[in-house]
Amino acid sequence: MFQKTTWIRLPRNVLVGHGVLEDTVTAVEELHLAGRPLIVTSPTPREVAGERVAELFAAAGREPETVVVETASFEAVERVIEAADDMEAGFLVGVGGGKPIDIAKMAADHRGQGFVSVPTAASHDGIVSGRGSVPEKDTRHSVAAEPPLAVVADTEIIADAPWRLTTAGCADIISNYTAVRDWNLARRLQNVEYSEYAGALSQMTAEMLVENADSIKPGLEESAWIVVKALVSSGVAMSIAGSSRPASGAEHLFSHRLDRLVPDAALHGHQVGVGSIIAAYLQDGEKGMWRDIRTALERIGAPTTAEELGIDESTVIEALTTAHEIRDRYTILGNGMSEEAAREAARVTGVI
Ligand SMILES: NC(=O)C1=CN([C@@H]2O[C@H](COP(=O)(O)OP(=O)(O)OC[C@H]3O[C@@H](n4cnc5c(N)ncnc54)[C@H](O)[C@@H]3O)[C@@H](O)[C@H]2O)C=CC1
Ligand SMILES: O=C(CO)COP(=O)(O)O
Ligand SMILES: [Zn+2]
Repeated sequence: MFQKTTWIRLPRNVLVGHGVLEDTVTAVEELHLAGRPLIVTSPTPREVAGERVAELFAAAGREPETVVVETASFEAVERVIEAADDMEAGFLVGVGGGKPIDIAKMAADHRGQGFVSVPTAASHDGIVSGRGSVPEKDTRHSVAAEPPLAVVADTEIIADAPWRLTTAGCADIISNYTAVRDWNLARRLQNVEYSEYAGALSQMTAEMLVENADSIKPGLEESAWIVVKALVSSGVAMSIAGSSRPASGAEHLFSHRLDRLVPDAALHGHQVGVGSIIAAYLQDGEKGMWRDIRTALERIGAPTTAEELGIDESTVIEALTTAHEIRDRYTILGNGMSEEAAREAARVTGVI
C-alpha cells in the first residue's frame, strides 16, 4: 500500500526589491493577519528598518510595539513571548539579521501565530526558512518551526549592510553543493529519505549563484537581489524537504561545532564555506571539486582559510574531529575523523 505523505510549508508573500519595506503593511493585510504587531529587532536593524516598520504599522492604526533583543537565546525567546502576551499581539515581525528573525520565528511558533520576516542582511538562508536556530544545551543546529508568512527583503537596505554579511549569505548557498552530496550519501548508505526536487533545487541555487559571481560586488544593489533570491530558493528547498538536509551537511556540522568551541568568532556562512572546502575534499579527493568551491568563495570575497576566519588551527582540527557528534545526521564525516586525517585534509585544501 502507498503510504507516503508530504506537508510543505512555504512563505506566502515574498517581496524582494528596491523600497519594498514601504509595502510591509500591504503584504500583511493581504494575508488577513489581524491585530497588533510585535516587532522583534536588534539595535542596528532597529535603526535601519525597525523604526520605519513601526511607523508604517502605526500609520495604519495597528498600534505596534517593539522589543529589542541582543542575543539568540531561549531567555530572549521567553522575553518576546511575554511581551507578545502582555500586548495581546496578533502577529510578530522579525526585523534584522538571523538573530532577531529566529527569535521572532520561535516565539511566534510557540504562540501558534503568524510571523513576518524583514531581513536587513542577506547573511544566511534562515531568514526565509521554516527552521529556527537558538542554542540550547548541546544543540546548535536548527529545529523545525513555522516559516514566515511573508518575507519583505528591501534590497536598498540589504545592499547597505556590511559587505561581509552578504558574502556570508553567498557562502551559505555555495555550501549547498556539499550538503546535497552528503544527503545523497546518507540516502545510499542509510536509506535516509531524499527529495529529488529539493536536492535539485538546492544544487541549482548554488550553481546559479556561482554563475552570477561576477555581479556580486560591494555597493551593487543587484548583488543583494541575486543573493536574497538564492536564499529564498534555498529556504524553499528546505521547506520541500521538510528538513535542512538540502542545505546542511558536514560543512554545517563543522560550523555548529565551531560555534560551541569559539562562539561568535566568525559568521555562520563564512564557517560553512570553509567547511564546504574540506567536505568536498573528503567527498571526492584531491582532484575533486574542493578547488571549485574555494575559487567560488574567493571570487565573492568570503574566507577560505582558518586565518581569514580568525580561528586558530587547533580549534579547526578539534571541530573537524568532533563535528559528527553534533547531531544524528549522516555525512561524509561518518563516525568521525582522526586527528591526522583532519590535519591532512585541512593542510591539502590550504585551510591551515
Ligand atoms: N534559522 C536558521 O536556519 C539559521 C539560523 N542561524 C542563526 O542566525 C544567527 C546569525 O545570523 P546573523 O545574521 O549573522 O546574526 P545577527 O542577527 O546578529 O546579525 C549580524 C550583525 O549584523 C548587523 N546587521 C544586520 N543588518 C544590518 C544592516 N542592514 N546594517 C548594519 N548592520 C546590520 C546586526 O546588527 C549584527 O550585529 C545565529 O544565531 C545562527 O545560529 C544561522 C543559520 C541558519
Ligand atoms: O543553516 C542552515 C542551512 O543553511 C540550517 O542548517 P542546520 O539545520 O544545520 O542548522
Ligand atoms: Zn547555513
